Amino acid sequence: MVRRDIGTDDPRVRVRRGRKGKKSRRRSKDRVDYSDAPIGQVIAVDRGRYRVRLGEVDVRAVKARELGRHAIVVGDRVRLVGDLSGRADTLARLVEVTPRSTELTRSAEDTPGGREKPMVANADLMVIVTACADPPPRPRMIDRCLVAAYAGGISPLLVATKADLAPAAPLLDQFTGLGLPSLVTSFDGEAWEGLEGLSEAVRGHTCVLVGHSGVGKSTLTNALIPEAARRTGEVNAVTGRGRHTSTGAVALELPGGGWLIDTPGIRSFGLAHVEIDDLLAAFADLAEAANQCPRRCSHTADEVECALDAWARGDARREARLDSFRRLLETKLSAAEPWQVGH
Ligand SMILES: Nc1nc2c(ncn2[C@@H]2O[C@H](COP(=O)(O)OP(=O)(O)OP(=O)(O)O)[C@@H](O)[C@H]2O)c(=O)[nH]1
Ligand SMILES: [Zn+2]
Repeated sequence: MVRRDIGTDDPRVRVRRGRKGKKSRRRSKDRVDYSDAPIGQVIAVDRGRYRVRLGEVDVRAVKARELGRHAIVVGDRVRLVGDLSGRADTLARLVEVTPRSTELTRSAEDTPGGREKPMVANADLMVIVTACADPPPRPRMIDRCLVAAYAGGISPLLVATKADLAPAAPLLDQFTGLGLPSLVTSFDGEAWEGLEGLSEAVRGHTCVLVGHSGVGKSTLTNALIPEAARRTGEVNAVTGRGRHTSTGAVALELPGGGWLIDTPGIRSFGLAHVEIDDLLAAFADLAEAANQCPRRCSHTADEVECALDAWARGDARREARLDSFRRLLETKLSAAEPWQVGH
């Protein structure tokens, strides 16, 4: 384990004090080079404290002042300096956030202040959990998650739980046009069905788990990660509070490798920043056909010259796909984003 001395008298960490009345800008030659600092993954965030998995240890860290207001979220890969032992009462410094491969934002409605904020970084699989019954499925919410996933370059996986209560087909049929991978599970209190398939599907991935209250997310999490069951109810080592009092995301390690990022208290993802082209890009066949569209075509159903209509006409599979794409497009266009008003 590399240990670095970053006591306050270490010349590398000195921050020049700004001159009074003048905004001082640090010259690049004064900037500290952190490219040798080891990279860990943020697994929990709470009130300015970060828990970072670094090799085999969990390190607690605070954000270096030079990062300013840069948001650091669960899943971020970050460079650390300072005491990296992970021992109790030690605190490392988080000095750099590496570029994110993907990013999910919390919707404005879920954020105090009404602005979308990044919430999960670097997830590659979105596990959308929905019950076949009790509570009834909410397809519009699933659509909203799908927009966030497709536009963000994250593969979606639909998991239909509680198949013992109602058949999954009526729910899954609504998504066939998208070619959305899906799995069906049920748990009668003792025995599982479909758990093995799910466990394989998530292995090795950085998964973000979403779904509204009561659909069975905790039940699935506890089955996939037996350790999580024991941890629930325990006091959070980062925050000193119960896990369920926090609405922040938390990453739990999957036994076969990979991470399951739970997003308690998050109702949906923000779509304000989503670009139509990013959504379209997730549908390679449609994106290609759309090259024939007039400039600035919105691709919606009321767009008379949209080339997608000609592409789909007379082909049931293509028509289903176009309908599904347009449903997601409408989801994006109609998403209530209060802060956008006036833009
Ligand atoms: N019949 C049936 N009940 C299930 C199944 N999976 C979970 N449940 C029950 O559904 C209820 C809700 O499950 P949870 O796992 O707590 O749901 P959750 O999504 O974590 O809910 P929140 O914590 O509120 O977000 C519990 O009583 C579970 O025992 C299932 O496959 N079949
Ligand atoms: Zn078009």
